[in-house]
Amino acid sequence: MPIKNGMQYIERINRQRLQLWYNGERVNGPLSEHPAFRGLIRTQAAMYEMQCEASRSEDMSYASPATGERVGLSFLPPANAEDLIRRRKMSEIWANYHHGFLGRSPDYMNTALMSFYTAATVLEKASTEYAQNLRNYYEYCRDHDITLSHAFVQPMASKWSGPADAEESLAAKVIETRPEGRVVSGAFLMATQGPTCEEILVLPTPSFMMGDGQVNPSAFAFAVPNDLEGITFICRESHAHDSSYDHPLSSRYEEMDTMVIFDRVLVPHDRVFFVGEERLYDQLFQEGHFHAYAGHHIITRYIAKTEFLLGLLQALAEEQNTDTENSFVSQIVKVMAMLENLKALRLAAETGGTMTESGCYVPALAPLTAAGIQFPDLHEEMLRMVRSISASQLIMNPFEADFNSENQTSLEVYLQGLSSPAKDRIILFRLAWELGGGAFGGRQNQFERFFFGNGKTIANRMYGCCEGLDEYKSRVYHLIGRDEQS
Ligand SMILES: Cc1cc2nc3c(=O)[nH]c(=O)nc-3n(C[C@H](O)[C@H](O)[C@H](O)COP(=O)(O)OP(=O)(O)OC[C@H]3O[C@@H](n4cnc5c(N)ncnc54)[C@H](O)[C@@H]3O)c2cc1C
Repeated sequence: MPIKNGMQYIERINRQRLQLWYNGERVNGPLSEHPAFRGLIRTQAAMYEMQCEASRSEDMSYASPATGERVGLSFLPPANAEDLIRRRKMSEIWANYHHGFLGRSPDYMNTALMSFYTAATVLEKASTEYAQNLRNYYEYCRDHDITLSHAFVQPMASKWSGPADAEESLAAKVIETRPEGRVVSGAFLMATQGPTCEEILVLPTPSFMMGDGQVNPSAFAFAVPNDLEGITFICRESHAHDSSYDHPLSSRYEEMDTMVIFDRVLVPHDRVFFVGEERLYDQLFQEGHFHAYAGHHIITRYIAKTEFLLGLLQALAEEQNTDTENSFVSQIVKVMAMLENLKALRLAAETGGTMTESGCYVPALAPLTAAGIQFPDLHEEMLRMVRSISASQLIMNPFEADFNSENQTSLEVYLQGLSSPAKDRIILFRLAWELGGGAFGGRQNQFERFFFGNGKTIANRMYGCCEGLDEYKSRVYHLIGRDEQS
C-alpha cells in the first residue's frame, strides 16, 4: 500500500472505535465531524493529499525498498547529506503549509520511528525478536503510511510512587506476560494528536532506575493501534473553532493533547520492542540519534514558524502605521537576525553531519540543540511583539457575523485601516489575538518550551554537545600561566 491521500486519512481516523472522552462524554461519532478535531483533520488531510500529487512525487516520496511503491520521504534513513536535505525539503513543504503550528505533523513521528529503526541492532543484545519487531513495525508504518502519536511522559503521581516493582507503584509497567503478549497498565500525561493518529508509540523514561541489571517492568517500548481494548484517551479543553474568519489559526491548526490511560492492555508480542532492560531506553535514543534527526525536523518547523510570525509582525505594524517607527524596526530586525541564525544552524547541522556505523548520515547535534535552546525565548518574544504592536486592537475585534448585521456600515467606517477595509483589517487582528492573547497561542507557547523535554534536560543536552569546552578553558589557563591545570 503506497502513501495515503487525504480521503484515506479521514476514512482511517473515522473507522477507529476509540475510547475517547471529551468534557465528560464519550465521543462516538466520526472524528472528522467533531468540532474539536475537524479543522485539524481537514488540514492534515490536505497535507496527505499534497504528497499524492504527481508533480510532488519526487519531492515528497520514494520507492519502498520492500514493495517498490511510493512511501513518505520522512521515513527515509538518510544514506548521505543529499538524502538528509531531501528529507528536509519534504518537511519544508508540509511546514510551510501549516506555518509551523503543527508540532506533531505526521513527519515528526515518521522521523522518530526512522531513527529508532536505524538503531534496531542495539535491541539484539536483549533479543533478536525485539530487534526484528522494531524493524517490522517501521516497515509496516512506512509501507502503510501509518499516522503515529507518542507517549513518553507520565503524570507526577506515577513518577513519584516508588520503585516500579513495588506493589503501590503507579508507574506505567508490564504487569503480566501471557502467551499472546504483555499486559500493560499505567497512564501517560500527554499524547498530542492521540485521537487524530492511528497508532501510538509508547516509550516512557522509567520513573525509577533499578540498576544492577535488574528487570525493570517500567522499562519498555511498544506500539499499538489506538483502539485496542483498554486504551482510553481523555482530552483537554479544545481551543478549536470553526470559522476561519473569526479564528484563522485554531480553525486549522489546533492539535488536541490527550491523557492516555492503559488499563490492562494486551500488547501482542510482535509489537513489543523491549521489556525490562533500562539501558536499552538510552541506547535506542543515543544510537538512533533521535535528538539529531528529530532536531533537524524541528528546526525546519521553527524556520517556517519564524517566517510566518515575521510576516505577521510586519503586516500588523503596517496596519498600525508604525512600520517605519524606530522602535518597531529595532525590534523586528532582531527577529530577522534570529531567522538568519536558525537558517545558519540548520546549514551547519546539514553540512557538519557524520556517518554512523549503520551507514546513515546524521546531522550535527550541537547546532540543532542550540536552536532548541534559543527558540522558546524567540517565540515568546515574537508573541510579546504581537501584543505590543496590536495594543487595544488585539482586543476589540468583532465577529464576521457583525459585518453582516445592521451594524455593518458603522463597523466599516470606524474600523477601517488607513488603506484597508475594516473586514480585512479585523481578520488580521483576530489572528493576532489567537496567537498573542488567546488559548491557542498560550498552548503554542507552552508547547514550544516543553515539547522536547523540560528546560533542565535541554540545557544538559547542550552542555554535553559542547565538544571544545576543555580546549577553550585551556586557552584561559594558558593566558594566566596555569598550563599545568588545563
Ligand atoms: C503542549 C505540550 C504537548 C506535549 N506533547 C507530548 C507528546 O505528544 N508526547 C509526550 O510524550 N510528551 C508530550 N509533552 C510532554 C513533554 O515532553 C514534557 O512536558 C516535558 O518532557 C517535561 O516533562 P514534565 O511536563 O513532566 O515536567 P517535568 O520534567 O516534571 O518538569 C517540571 C518543571 O521542573 C523543572 N525541573 C525538572 N527537573 C528538574 C531538576 N532536576 N532540576 C531543576 N528543575 C527541574 C523543569 O524545568 C520544569 O520547569 C507535551 C508537553 C506540552 C506542554
